[in-house]
Amino acid sequence: MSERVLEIAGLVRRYGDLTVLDGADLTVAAGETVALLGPSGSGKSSLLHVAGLLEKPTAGEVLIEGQPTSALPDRALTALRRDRIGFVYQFHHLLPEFDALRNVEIPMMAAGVRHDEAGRRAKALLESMGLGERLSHQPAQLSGGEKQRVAIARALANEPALLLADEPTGNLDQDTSGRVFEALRGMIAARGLSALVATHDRNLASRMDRILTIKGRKLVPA
Ligand SMILES: Nc1ncnc2c1ncn2[C@@H]1O[C@H](COP(=O)(O)OP(=O)(O)OP(=O)(O)O)[C@@H](O)[C@H]1O
Repeated sequence: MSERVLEIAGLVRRYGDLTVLDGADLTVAAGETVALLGPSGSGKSSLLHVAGLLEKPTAGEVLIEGQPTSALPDRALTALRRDRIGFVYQFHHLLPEFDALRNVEIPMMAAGVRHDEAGRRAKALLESMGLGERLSHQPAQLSGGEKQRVAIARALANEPALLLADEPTGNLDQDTSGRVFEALRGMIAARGLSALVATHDRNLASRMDRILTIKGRKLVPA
């Protein structure tokens, strides 16, 4: 495995006339956690979407575990995203008709994991997020913090190398936010994952290895 789990080189992202990122560079090493701090509208989500292969950059290259992605066909991008990258959003985006266990099983089954194995792994992940008593609860029956914990378990379902999180606790009150953030950090550390986490919260950001911000459309130390 490459020492550089994520590498972004010369990234440009434009929306029409608006240039959000222009020559942004970033390297995240294996096991390193990086916070992306910055005000609303500075381009954090745009950067995460490009890093997570959800959007194509206007120019520049994104490498995942050393593999350049700009020339990959959509099918290969989808497989890389599914197998190597976990994504946590500000809003949980759980499927409302399924219980917590099923929500975590689904990405594994999409990756071809057998149902019994997916069930075993999903249960273990939810237990390690403190949700052992909530396996058969549907999202509507869970608190905001619990829903976000399920979303974190789901992001880790396929044992990604890289976790990307966009304001993962932005929708929670301060106490819950701190606890969910610590749970997320614990999972990242236990698995030796690399992580890039966007947040408005300097206190949460300070718990990561490194803090970057977007200035002059580039990434710079905060
Ligand atoms: N699909 C799009 N089309 C046009 N403009 C966009 C699009 N996505 C983002 N933008 C613009 O790009 C800029 C950066 O947006 P982005 O969502 O990346 O910022 P952010 O730092 O993540 O903000 P927030 O913290 O509010 O999520 C904003 O001015 C936004 O309006």
